[in-house]
Amino acid sequence: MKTLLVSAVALVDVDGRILLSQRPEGKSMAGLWEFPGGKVERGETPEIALIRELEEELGINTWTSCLAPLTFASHNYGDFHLLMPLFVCRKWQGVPTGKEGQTLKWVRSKDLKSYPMPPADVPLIPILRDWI
Ligand SMILES: Nc1nc2c([nH]c(=O)n2[C@@H]2O[C@H](COP(=O)(O)OP(=O)(O)OP(=O)(O)O)[C@@H](O)[C@H]2O)c(=O)[nH]1
Repeated sequence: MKTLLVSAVALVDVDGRILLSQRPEGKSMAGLWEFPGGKVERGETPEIALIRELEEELGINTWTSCLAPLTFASHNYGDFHLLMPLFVCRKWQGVPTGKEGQTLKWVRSKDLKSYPMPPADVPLIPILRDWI
């Protein structure tokens, strides 16, 4: 089976809230809330892929030095196996905006469990909660 490498981030604001992005209609797992990020393309590091995705999806800029590795998800979706490093980022330039029509929401870590997320993300929630 194919292992898909996806890089994701918990953007944390000054109040300790985390940015979630809602998957738009028409995509797989539409309506679920996820961490910003996306597939790592050939020749990219996970950090570089994330910096690119954050610019494309949210219109913000950040740097490798501002991405701290926190944990990862490893989940079998049946048709592929997802391996998803999760970084934490507290410093970026610009105001996150849903550039691809996605709804964004800043969520307190204790409230994350109220937002339906893809199955791969569920084990990450208590880790984030303990860490933030
Ligand atoms: N960005 C992101 N992707 C996640 C998370 N959790 C999770 O299972 N994924 C999965 O990782 C893949 C990310 O792909 P992507 O963001 O580059 O592409 P996409 O949604 O347009 O792809 P798709 O429509 O082919 O599923 C998707 O299969 C997505 O469902 C998450 O928290 N953040």
